[in-house]
Amino acid sequence: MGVPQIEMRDVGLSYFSPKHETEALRDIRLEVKAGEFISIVGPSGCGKSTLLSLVSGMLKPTRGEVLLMGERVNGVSPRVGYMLQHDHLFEWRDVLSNLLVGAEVRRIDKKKAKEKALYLLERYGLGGFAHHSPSQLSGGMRQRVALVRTLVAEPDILLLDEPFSALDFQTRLTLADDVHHIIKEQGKTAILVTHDIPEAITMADRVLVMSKRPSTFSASYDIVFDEGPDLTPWRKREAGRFQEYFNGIWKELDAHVASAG
Ligand SMILES: Nc1ncnc2c1ncn2[C@@H]1O[C@H](COP(=O)(O)OP(=O)(O)OP(=O)(O)O)[C@@H](O)[C@H]1O
Repeated sequence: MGVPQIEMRDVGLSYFSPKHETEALRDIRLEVKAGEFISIVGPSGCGKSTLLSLVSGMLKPTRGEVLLMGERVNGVSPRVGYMLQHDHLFEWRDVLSNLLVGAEVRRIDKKKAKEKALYLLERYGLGGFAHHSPSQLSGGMRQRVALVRTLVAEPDILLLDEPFSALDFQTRLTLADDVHHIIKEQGKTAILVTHDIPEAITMADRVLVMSKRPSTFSASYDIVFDEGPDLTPWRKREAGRFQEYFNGIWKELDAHVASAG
């Protein structure tokens, strides 16, 4: 087996204040292969976003180490891109110019970035919107633009921190299909954090459940459907084993929430 794209070796993270230590994560062990899509679910406040910050290099582990492609993470990594709950598009810039912000900041070749941005807009059904302002787009379109903006920077790894949670249910379902398609087609490695168990199951190749704080992984589910690997997230909701996965993950999560109460 090759080197994992993401590896966490016995990672722990504590937040310190003058009087307090909050131990968020303990003994986190994780290996994610290139091109794999994993989802993480867990009780509120267990440390899911913290874990993503460790992978991106925004936080340094208190214990253990985080590696990307076998190299120890040491500061914010350009190999990692984020997709968040809010799109953070600049309203005073048009869509195309929003997509080039990263290139400007990182001083990437602007012409190349523009070509890539226009290609991705076209490829993912946004070709006619390059010169629209974000306020002219629907919530789902804005999130697709946000994903394209991340892709322009050509990261290997995408971290999705509840990217659908501000949207209405129908938009969520459609966007989940779109985002899944884009990430798989682009061959990116992805970690999705969500509170939505069906979303976790239908987007990912593997679902990891976290315990309450100090949090660690308490269960892992490989998601395989008899209907084949090419089902869209939407179709997976109707697939034979969906309910079985749902029940298992729900029970596991419920045990943590009950023991927290
Ligand atoms: N900067 C910080 N300083 C101190 N404590 C923090 C800080 N950031 C997070 N925490 C604490 O660490 C724990 C984990 O927070 P985190 O945001 O990673 O959890 P989460 O699982 O993503 O939460 P949610 O499910 O609510 O989105 C929480 O108890 C939180 O209060």
